[in-house]
Amino acid sequence: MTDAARGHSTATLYEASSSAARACDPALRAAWPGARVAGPAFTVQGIGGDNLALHRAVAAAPVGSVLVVDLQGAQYGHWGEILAVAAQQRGILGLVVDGGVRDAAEQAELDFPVFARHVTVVGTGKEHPGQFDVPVRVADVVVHPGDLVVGDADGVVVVPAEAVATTLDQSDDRVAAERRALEAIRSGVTTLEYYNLPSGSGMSGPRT
Ligand SMILES: O=C([O-])CC(=O)C(=O)O
Ligand SMILES: [Mg+2]
Repeated sequence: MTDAARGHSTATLYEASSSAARACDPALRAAWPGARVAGPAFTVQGIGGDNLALHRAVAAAPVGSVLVVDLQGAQYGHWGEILAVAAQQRGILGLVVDGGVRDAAEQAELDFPVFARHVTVVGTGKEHPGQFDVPVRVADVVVHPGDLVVGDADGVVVVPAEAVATTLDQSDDRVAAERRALEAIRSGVTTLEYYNLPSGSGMSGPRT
């Protein structure tokens, strides 16, 4: 499947998007090193400490979507290996959850990308059905159904659906510009020279 963010990193998308992209609170991290996800959000509003909404969401979300779940940052293991296998079975690309998960090592082994506020073993109730396809607030960012959600080693970035095409083109341009900068830096140009930055108080410059 092609990468919905054209392979761009969260940092590139955020920097290139001229403020359309939103950065989640950095407390929301990859649950295992190397996790990356990019795809349209399937939003889930649940209640912290209960994961029935997640079991239902795995059965309901469209193929190629990313589950984006508000569980109010609750410190429970709302999601683990069983749900990850079930999600892969349904073609769901990954999970972004403002709450806790467990089975981090097993999900790394499965290559199922998970971004969460906590990793914790504590189990949950299974009573509250939750709501789907509604705007949710996840780690300080309001996510609407269909927004582009991207997670990688630097965190999670959300690009509103209407800004995705422009942001991806801007990101292509930024990567090209950074490639030119890296070429110059590798040939010995300093970053101060390349970006035309002031070299400071004169302490390191020639004395007159
Ligand atoms: O308790 C649950 O439903 C979550 C869980 O452990 C798993 O998905 O492995
Ligand atoms: Mg389990």
